Amino acid sequence: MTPFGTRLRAAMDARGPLCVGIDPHAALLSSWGLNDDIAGLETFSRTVVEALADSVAVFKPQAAFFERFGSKGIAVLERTVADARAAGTLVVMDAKRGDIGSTMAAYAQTFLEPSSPLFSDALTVSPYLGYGSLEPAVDLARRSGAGLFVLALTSNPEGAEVQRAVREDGRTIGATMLGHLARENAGASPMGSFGAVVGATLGDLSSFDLDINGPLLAPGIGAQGATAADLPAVFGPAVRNVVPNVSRGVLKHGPDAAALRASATRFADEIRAAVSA
Ligand SMILES: O=C(O)c1cc(=O)[nH]c(=O)n1[C@@H]1O[C@H](COP(=O)(O)O)[C@@H](O)[C@H]1O
Repeated sequence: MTPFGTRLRAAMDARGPLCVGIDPHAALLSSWGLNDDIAGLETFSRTVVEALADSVAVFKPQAAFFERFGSKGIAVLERTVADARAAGTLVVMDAKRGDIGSTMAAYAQTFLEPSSPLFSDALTVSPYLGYGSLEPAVDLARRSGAGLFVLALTSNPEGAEVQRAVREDGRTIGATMLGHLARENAGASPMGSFGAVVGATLGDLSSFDLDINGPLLAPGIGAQGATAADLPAVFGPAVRNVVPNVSRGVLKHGPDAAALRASATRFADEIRAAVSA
């Protein structure tokens, strides 16, 4: 399979960089007039995919909202991934996995092995058992043409206590993760497959080297308070590699498909205007 970074760049060029999160919160199911059960989950996910699969570059299903229904919820997640991919939209599975290397290999098989029912174009992973513990996922992603998004500077205020902590060499933990990713992506063109998660909520990040030659997944626009207009000030020249994620900000406009599409188009237009300014 063509490497994820190449496929993502092509999708961003063709459709713009917006990633819509598929986060079936109980409160959203309720506001859509759906029950908080498997049938509601299924209708919610199918509606989002059908409404947006031909216009957005990336979907990011949040696994927790499916896992809370047990095996039936995971079956809906499998179908959501398959439907989105069949419709030509890239899928970043937001499962934030991270464990010792030998267990990480099993997580990697779950999400990054092409024959797996949950195979996704990319997976969010946590490096906080040590970046090296992610090696089995990096290796399998390289072999299968998938990608990773590594939590570097997360959008939530609590993340700073870990990610801004300063190591003995004077670098922060977050900057260290960005450095690892820059090495993974060295020499890749048009960009590498190993991305960082960097919140759009964080203000000026010019003290960090965001030039990792890979994508920067930027959650925080909409419900968490950031706006598309913030992106250039937060990311500087790296803004052209930013994949902004919006979940509740779009999803709250359902269940009407036209309203979902109109909201995604508004965010996409605002992002295009901000990035090209
Ligand atoms: O990895 C993520 O996607 C993620 C990282 C992060 O730092 N902050 C963050 O909000 N997210 C996810 O991005 C989505 C944001 O959702 P909204 O706040 O509703 O747009 C949720 O699925 C979060 O789990």
